[in-house]
Amino acid sequence: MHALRRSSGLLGRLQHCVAAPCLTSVPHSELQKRENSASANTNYFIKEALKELEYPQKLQRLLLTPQREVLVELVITKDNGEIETFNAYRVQHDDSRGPYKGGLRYHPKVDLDDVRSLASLMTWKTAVMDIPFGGAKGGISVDPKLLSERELEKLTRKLVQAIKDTIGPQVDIPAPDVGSNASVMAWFFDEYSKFSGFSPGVVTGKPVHLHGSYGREAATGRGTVFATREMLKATGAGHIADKKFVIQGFGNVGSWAAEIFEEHGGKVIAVSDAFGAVYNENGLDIKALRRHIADGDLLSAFSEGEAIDKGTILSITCDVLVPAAIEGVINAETAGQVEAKYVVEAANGPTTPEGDKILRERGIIVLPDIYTNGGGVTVSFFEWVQNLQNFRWEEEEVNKRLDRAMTEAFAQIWEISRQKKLPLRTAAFVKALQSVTRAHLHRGFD
Ligand SMILES: NC(=O)C1=CN([C@@H]2O[C@H](COP(=O)(O)OP(=O)(O)OC[C@H]3O[C@@H](n4cnc5c(N)ncnc54)[C@H](O)[C@@H]3O)[C@@H](O)[C@H]2O)C=CC1
Ligand SMILES: O=C(O)CCC(=O)C(=O)O
Repeated sequence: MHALRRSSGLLGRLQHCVAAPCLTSVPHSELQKRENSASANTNYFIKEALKELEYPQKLQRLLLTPQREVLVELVITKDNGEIETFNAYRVQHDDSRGPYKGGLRYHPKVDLDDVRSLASLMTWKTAVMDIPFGGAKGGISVDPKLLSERELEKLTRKLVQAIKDTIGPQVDIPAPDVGSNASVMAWFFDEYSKFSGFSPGVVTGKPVHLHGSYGREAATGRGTVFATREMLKATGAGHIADKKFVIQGFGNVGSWAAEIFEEHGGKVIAVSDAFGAVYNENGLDIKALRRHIADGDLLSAFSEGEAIDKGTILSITCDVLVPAAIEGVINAETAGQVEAKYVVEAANGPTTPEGDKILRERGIIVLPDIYTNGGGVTVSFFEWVQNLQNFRWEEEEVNKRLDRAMTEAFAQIWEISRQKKLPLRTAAFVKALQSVTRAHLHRGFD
């Protein structure tokens, strides 16, 4: 912000705002009380970075507050003829840098607070990655495993009918997240196109044969590997090739990250999912494990590894621990058990403020979510660009551009971290806050 003030004086537009003192740190006991609120956790991290920037209070409020929250009730007739209702949400956090962008989560625990937190993370992620989007997130409170494919399709089409006036290729562009996938995106695109004409750019993460992009499915995992490579290099720890990895979550992000770590010569010694965990100290054969899961078998039944308690996954000794599942898993209770040198946050919000503090005190370096998993939305941006151009890029081109984006974003975060002596998370938020603030001030408020 000091740079901004010097270069343009745009903050003058906010002169009616009384310059605020730095936000004070939230006391330890408060952190523990708030551990269950995802949005409070996200706001805590943002406020840590705001302390470095000394923005006026009103500007801080603008940056923290979502611009629009949509709550709808979806009703479907199930295959057995019964009626069922579901709560659905779309939170649009900030569009100062471009159309709102962010995934759709289908999970029984989705609620407004969750979606609010995830929408905010998207704003900072798109800014960290320097792609011209804002931040949003959506979700339906549903266990997709309990619905038939036909029911899931109906539910997705109902969601589009309910929110179609608040989304669009130049307004808000959803994508897959936990529990949703390319098929869900295909239904979404089809339903939206019934109202607005052919609109592949309304969602990303579509099937490749239906205006999707090569490389999007693997992009978040691949980006995680590029991010890890840069971090290991910068910290003098060497290469992926001689490192041991443990991964929590073996869905889209976790399984692709595992496969690509393995391709780079890394040893993935343990992985878990919602049902179990498997361990092999010599490294799991990830391609074989993915085939095993694709056949519908349990992770823990993989014969080339030892089934272990999934509750122990975070405490396995390794070089790099990759949470790639859900929020809040590294917290006041578990952070002390982590036996890794690095935590690479492929999931959104896997570490609570209390957990983060404990890792920091123990000298464990954390690569933050708003950078680490930014490969997904980066390739979503590439997909959107291809849709607007009615043109397809080769996978090699997509992956090369992804690599460049991850490398450049890391270099900038690393530089801020070094110059200001900040943890990587705070440095990433500083970079993102500066970029979003600059956009707001240049666009104006009236
Ligand atoms: N799909 C994407 O492109 C992106 C996803 N993310 C984030 O990455 C994380 C994972 O997302 P996806 O892989 O897409 O979801 P997914 O639905 O494909 O997979 C989630 C995985 O986590 C596992 N899981 C759930 N609860 C667990 C628990 N308690 N312990 C261990 N494993 C558990 C599930 O069994 C599954 O293997 C989420 O935080 C998501 O927001 C972030 C950026 C983009
Ligand atoms: O690909 C996208 O647009 C967003 C993916 C997402 O939801 C995320 O990065 O958390």
